[in-house]
Amino acid sequence: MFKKLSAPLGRRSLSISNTSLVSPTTTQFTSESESTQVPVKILLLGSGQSGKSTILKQFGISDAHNEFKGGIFSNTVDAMRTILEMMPQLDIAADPRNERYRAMICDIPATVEINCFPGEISHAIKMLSQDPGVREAISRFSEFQLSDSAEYFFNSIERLAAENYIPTTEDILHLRVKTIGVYQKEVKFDGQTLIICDTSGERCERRKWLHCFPGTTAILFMVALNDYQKVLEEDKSVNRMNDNFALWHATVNANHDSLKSAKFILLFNKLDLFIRDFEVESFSVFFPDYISWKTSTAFTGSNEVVKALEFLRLKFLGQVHNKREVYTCKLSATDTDQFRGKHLSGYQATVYRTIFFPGVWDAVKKILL
Ligand SMILES: Nc1nc2c(ncn2[C@@H]2O[C@H](COP(=O)(O)OP(=O)(O)OP(=O)(O)O)[C@@H](O)[C@H]2O)c(=O)[nH]1
Ligand SMILES: [Mg+2]
Repeated sequence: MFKKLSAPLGRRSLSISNTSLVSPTTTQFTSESESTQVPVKILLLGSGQSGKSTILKQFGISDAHNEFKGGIFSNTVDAMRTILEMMPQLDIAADPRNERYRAMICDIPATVEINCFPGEISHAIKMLSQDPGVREAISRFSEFQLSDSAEYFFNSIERLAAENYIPTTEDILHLRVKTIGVYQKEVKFDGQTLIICDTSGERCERRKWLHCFPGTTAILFMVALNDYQKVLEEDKSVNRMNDNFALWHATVNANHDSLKSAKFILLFNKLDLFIRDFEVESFSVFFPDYISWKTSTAFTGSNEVVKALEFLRLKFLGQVHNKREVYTCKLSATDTDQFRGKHLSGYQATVYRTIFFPGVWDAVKKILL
């Protein structure tokens, strides 16, 4: 998978082609000549929408929250338009009384950046988000490409539409902007300089990852836990969890010189959505061996979700065919407390060469610094 394409680019010459939401003004840049420490370089890898850029935001968001308004409004309108456009294909109709709201949202061109939220648009979204047909379409999210943040923004619509609205940190963490190319950011973390490289997880963009390998201290590999319910945006015939398995296998087993001493942190993300949607029946449709594993394992999880998480963790670790140390942790990247390791009880796993960390913050501190 990681064929050498050309001479690897130096860290300073990486192309930064992201219209990123993370403003460099929030970071404390340190030129290498000023710094006496060797910077720790963290590479964020994983498939599209696994949450890489969300984790990057957790390392520091610009104070200029108003700059995110347009993106948040556009995400909200785009999500509703996507649902409305899909409804005929799903054979679902909206309540005829909401027809004018449906027409209003569908008439907004997808390419338009929305910088203010006119009252009639926010009202239309509010009414539509309560429409039984729209609710049914949302519940069938696995049949089309719906943003994981759609419901969050619909539920916040009145707050978003308020005249004095200023995006909160949580709003910004829910904002979705697809990464293109590689985005690099330097942050100070516990007195140590971290260089964090955010990449695009889209299939056609993954070959650019190779250029980021040199100098990597650790790879933070992200997997969205709810991916077993979805197909790839770029290839509807591929289940996203299967894509994750193949990608993880190729990455962790890559025999690449620059990654020889790199540590791997396998980060299971979107825990909130996994917990929200978890049903043994649908989970075991995708993982038929889950039921037999459950009855034969010595692992005693306190509930079904905990067991399923352990099952997934072991599945991913089973793909590691070298002597690499792999650290795992699970979280919702949109939850700042969880990122910092609060409210999640960690445990030391008994499985060979794995340690479970309660949060990314904790993992970075204990493993890398
Ligand atoms: N509910 C929830 N949403 C999340 C979580 N993590 C990320 N998201 C949302 O998922 C969407 C995709 O996250 P991104 O961080 O853009 O994903 P990415 O891996 O950078 O995707 P690419 O740039 O396309 O490779 C965003 O709308 C995030 O807000 C999570 O733990 N819970
Ligand atoms: Mg991204």
